[in-house]
Amino acid sequence: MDASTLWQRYQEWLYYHEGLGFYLDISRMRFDNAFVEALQPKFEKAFASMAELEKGAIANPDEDRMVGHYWLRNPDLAPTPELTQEIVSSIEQIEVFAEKVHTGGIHPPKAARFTDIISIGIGGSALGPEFIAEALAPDFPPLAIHFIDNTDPTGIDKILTHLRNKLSSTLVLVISKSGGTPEPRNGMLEVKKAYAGQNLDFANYAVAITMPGSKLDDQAKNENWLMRFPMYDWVGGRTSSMSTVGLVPAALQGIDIKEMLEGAKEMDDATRIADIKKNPAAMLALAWYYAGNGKGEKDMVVLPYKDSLLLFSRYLQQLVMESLGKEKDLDGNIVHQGIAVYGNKGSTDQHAYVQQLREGVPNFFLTFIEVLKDREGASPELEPGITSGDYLSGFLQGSRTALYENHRDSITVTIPEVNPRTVGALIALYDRTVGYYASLVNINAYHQPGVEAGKKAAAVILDLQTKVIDVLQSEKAPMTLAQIADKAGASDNVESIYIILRHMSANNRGVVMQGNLGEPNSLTVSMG
Ligand SMILES: O=P(O)(O)OC[C@H]1O[C@](O)(CO)[C@@H](O)[C@@H]1O
Repeated sequence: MDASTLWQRYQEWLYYHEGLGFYLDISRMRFDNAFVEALQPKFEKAFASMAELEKGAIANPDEDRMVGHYWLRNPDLAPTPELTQEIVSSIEQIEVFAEKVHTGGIHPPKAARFTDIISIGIGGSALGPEFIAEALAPDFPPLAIHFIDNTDPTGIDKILTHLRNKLSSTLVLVISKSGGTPEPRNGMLEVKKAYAGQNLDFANYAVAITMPGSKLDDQAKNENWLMRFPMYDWVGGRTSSMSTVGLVPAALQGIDIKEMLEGAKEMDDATRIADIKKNPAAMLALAWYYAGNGKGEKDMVVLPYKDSLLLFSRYLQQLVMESLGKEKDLDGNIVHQGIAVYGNKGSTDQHAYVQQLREGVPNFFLTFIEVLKDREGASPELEPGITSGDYLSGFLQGSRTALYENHRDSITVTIPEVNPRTVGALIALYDRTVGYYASLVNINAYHQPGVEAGKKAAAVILDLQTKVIDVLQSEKAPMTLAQIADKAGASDNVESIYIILRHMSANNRGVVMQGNLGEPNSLTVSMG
């Protein structure tokens, strides 16, 4: 296409939302009108299912759950007055709590104010809060947040060491929808021990964000923790940023949660319109479908040209891949769906993997995220008429053009600035796009059976470790791996036993391995 035809196409497909100052450009995806027409029936179905979902249909059939994240930003949409009231009052509860923490109305026993937060959670209970903190926390927040989002002992130590002189003024958020995920449980237990080690009563510092009646909720209730916030069964972890999961940490950091909810609501309104060209989420879903042929044949590279949006691609990675990466469609056919997502930020990544994007395997499409406002206040000119922000903008445009000329398609999302409203809107845009795309390819976007399988397999290994320890403790003489496996009733699992023992031995857990470490069959093992 020549420049003037492309300019026509740009204008024909440009979406603009006045209230949000938001633009979407899908002109650099090479679909034609016939493709749009062919997808129209699938879109009609997608719009109809989305309307049902918003009315409270069991849109997650495997787990027999409603899918209600849209109600969080427009409680009047909730299917019952009780739910509406519950959402409204939990937002009020969050605001009151944050205000009291900020003003010292709620304070730790040995200090006038809380100064820091340790937020413990994983997956959807970490990625949203992390993204929001990175994007929106003020430079000098009322409370500084630190995340434990894994069961890595070194990661936990790093946070605890950093805060060792501040634990007495550090609030702990334990975030787990199910309240039974091992990683946050472990983090919580270790942090609790650290508080006990400083003679601090953990209950005075701890806040639980979880489903009422979960293990975590019971513990928080029995131990009389400082506060408990409810998480709902009808909100999935990866769409929970606008629930207590995302709002409690955000409010504590001084982020305007009402604005975030408002931005999301405006985007939700815009993405409810049953007309592809007037609906930015439908346009995005169309572009994704085109890029990957409805089968995820191309990866999605997300490149925000703004440091504060760095974690958006990691956040989207869970949202998109946990939602769309499915073995079976809704009719039970094996389909192996999904779209792989990766990215960091521009222009930084232009000096990393963009070389391959330009010239290497053409197995991706790009999403550029452009932020119009460079910074607060004026920028110095680095050359006559040119600022650092002009460079950033020029690099984005340059990459978009160079890639397109080399037959690499891209989408460009433009927001006026990074603020609570636009971040809320971005989150809402992708929530909806994932929902539409799932409908186009006929899958359930709201369950995660693959993750459950991984969790079960890990539990089997930990169970095996307990058996192996029993065997080693009851048998004093050194044994081969095969003998241990036999006695543990796991003869078909020698390899797992070897890996367990090697890990224990490396951590001075009393396991003594003798023999040639490079030849596992030569080893004998005993408890020292
Ligand atoms: O909030 P929870 O229940 O601890 O779960 C954490 C994460 O684990 C998953 O269930 C599976 O990875 C995610 O969907 C979820 O965000």
